[in-house]
Amino acid sequence: MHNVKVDPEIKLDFQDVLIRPRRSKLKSRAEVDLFCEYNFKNSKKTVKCIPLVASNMDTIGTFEMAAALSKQGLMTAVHKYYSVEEWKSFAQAYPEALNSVTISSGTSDEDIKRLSSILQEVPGISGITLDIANGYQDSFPDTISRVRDDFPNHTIVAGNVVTGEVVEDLIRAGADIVKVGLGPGSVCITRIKTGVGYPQLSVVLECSEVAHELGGHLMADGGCTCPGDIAKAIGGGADFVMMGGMLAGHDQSGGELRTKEDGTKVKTFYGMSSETAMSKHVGQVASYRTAEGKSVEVPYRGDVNETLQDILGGLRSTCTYTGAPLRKFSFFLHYSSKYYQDCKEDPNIMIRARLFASCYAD
Ligand SMILES: NC(=O)C1=CN([C@@H]2O[C@H](COP(=O)(O)OP(=O)(O)OC[C@H]3O[C@@H](n4cnc5c(N)ncnc54)[C@H](O)[C@@H]3O)[C@@H](O)[C@H]2O)C=CC1
Ligand SMILES: O=c1[nH]c(=O)c2[nH+]cn([C@@H]3O[C@H](COP(=O)(O)O)[C@@H](O)[C@H]3O)c2[nH]1
Ligand SMILES: [K+]
Repeated sequence: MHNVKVDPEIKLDFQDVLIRPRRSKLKSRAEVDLFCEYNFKNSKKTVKCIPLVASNMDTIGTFEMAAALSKQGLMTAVHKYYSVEEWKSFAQAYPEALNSVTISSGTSDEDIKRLSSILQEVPGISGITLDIANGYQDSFPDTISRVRDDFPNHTIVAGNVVTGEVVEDLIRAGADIVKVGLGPGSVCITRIKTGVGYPQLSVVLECSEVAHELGGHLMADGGCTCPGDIAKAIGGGADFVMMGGMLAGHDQSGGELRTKEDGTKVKTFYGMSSETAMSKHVGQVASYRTAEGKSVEVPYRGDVNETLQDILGGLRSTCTYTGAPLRKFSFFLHYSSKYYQDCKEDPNIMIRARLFASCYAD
């Protein structure tokens, strides 16, 4: 018997809400301190940082990005394609940056072997990001437990998932921070190729509650297109926000730089499940699968430090409008101009939008 259930609750994305302003004692944006302190449940580490994280995509989580971001107090999930030798020279050149990086890994035996050998050679790396496209894989908690046993003092980020019950599984298995997001990314096509996904602000609202109840932390991954989206993710309960596209196209980003015929410069940026990424790292797209990411060209944007100033300036300003430090504002207005406009034009869209909210079969 095929029993379909539809969750009728409306789910929210960043563009469906605005943050409500409130009285503030702050006289200037300069008074706002964006550094936050965290005590991690399983690694027992205490960390003070600005809770923004460069994504572990090979065009974003580069050593160059890590060096630039660490200077400003931000974090980098370094991608999984650097060798032991490359890690050793990075550690020698930027020893202070090791505090603000995690090393990424998948879950295959080969991935874990590589992870272990790098951590053996460069023990100062502060954390590990265990990242798979589908964090619902049955064996994922076991892999996390294994890595936790081997590295009791490293902060472990694990993902991606989008629902509370699995957030709980991953934290109980040994993760400190659960990374959430399925298909919201700027170069994601997972929702198109598979029909699976979950609106990202609702993911954050629902999953942060579960994580925090257990003493764990949450990282919102994907879908932030501007500083305001980051503010909304943090306001919704995310302890950390991971950025891909917002950091693409800079000197510190990977990807090929190209000058177009009209003289403008562009850099390539692609999903880690795109044909480009698979050809680069695996040699080809395996016959049983399809790409779940796309490849784009983004305008070349120079030094990432200017973009960081824009992002951090926006967040400081959020704090002054809401009279609250980072992570302490949480009054959203659900207005969704796009959603209601659509509804006016077509009453059926209202129903379809509700159906979209969440649908599962058993
Ligand atoms: N947040 C999101 O919505 C999504 C994120 N992604 C990102 O893209 C990355 C790559 O995703 P996936 O390619 O789905 O792999 P994955 O990292 O989830 O890997 C799953 C398993 O398949 C293996 N594998 C991957 N590509 C293969 C290939 N071409 N041939 C044979 N085996 C292969 C891997 O070694 C691994 O054991 C993820 O790690 C994630 O960072 C991908 C899709 C969705
Ligand atoms: O469906 C996907 N196919 C892909 O090929 C892919 N590559 C990256 N990612 C995810 O997107 C996040 C970055 O998102 P933004 O660019 O929106 O910041 C990243 O941090 C990932 O979680 C992918 N998702
Ligand atoms: K990722």
